[in-house]
Amino acid sequence: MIFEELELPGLFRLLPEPHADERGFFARTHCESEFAERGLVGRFAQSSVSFNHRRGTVRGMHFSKPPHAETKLVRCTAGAIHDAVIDLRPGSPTYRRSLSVTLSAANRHALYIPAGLAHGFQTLSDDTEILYMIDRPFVASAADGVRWDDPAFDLTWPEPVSIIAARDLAFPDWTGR
Ligand SMILES: Cc1cn([C@H]2C[C@H](O)[C@@H](COP(=O)(O)OP(=O)(O)O[C@H]3O[C@@H](C)C(=O)[C@@H](O)[C@H]3O)O2)c(=O)[nH]c1=O
Repeated sequence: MIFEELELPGLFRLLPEPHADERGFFARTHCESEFAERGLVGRFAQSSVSFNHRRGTVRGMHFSKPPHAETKLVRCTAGAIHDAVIDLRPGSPTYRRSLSVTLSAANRHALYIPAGLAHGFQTLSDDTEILYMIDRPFVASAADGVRWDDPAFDLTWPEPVSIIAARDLAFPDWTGR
């Protein structure tokens, strides 16, 4: 796997290194020791799939409050997404900055998202599927988020929003929390 550190410290894009032959290819998608060599979390307690019917669907921007803050490895296994994160780590040099990448079944990129970042995405095609690996068990009472259109952040979205959960629309403004 190729690890590319992005502009937010500790955020990595992972690219597969395919071993190709006439049948197709074989490529590693996760390796605990390769993560550990870089000081990254490489053990994941849960894996979950997110299926989305419609293009333009937004989920996010989610994070889990300490002591349940999650590290996530996210990939898109069907269709494509505009995947976005926001740095919510107090004291981080990139505090409040956002960053987005395209993850798709075709490019097979994954995003390693360290604890302390909010995460969300918009689907770029119908019938899109996202696969998560998360380093700790989900704790519903710790789940929190910031709004997709919160003016405290520099988020931009490529498409009109077609579907978004009522809960995601109701997150209060970040400023003043
Ligand atoms: C996230 C999550 C939800 N659930 C349950 C809670 C709820 O009843 C149902 C649907 O949950 P949600 O509406 O929160 O699903 P969703 O909005 O897709 O939540 C996800 O959004 C993206 C952006 C992330 O980054 C993920 O970590 C996760 O927060 O599934 C779990 O059992 N385990 C989990 O890990």
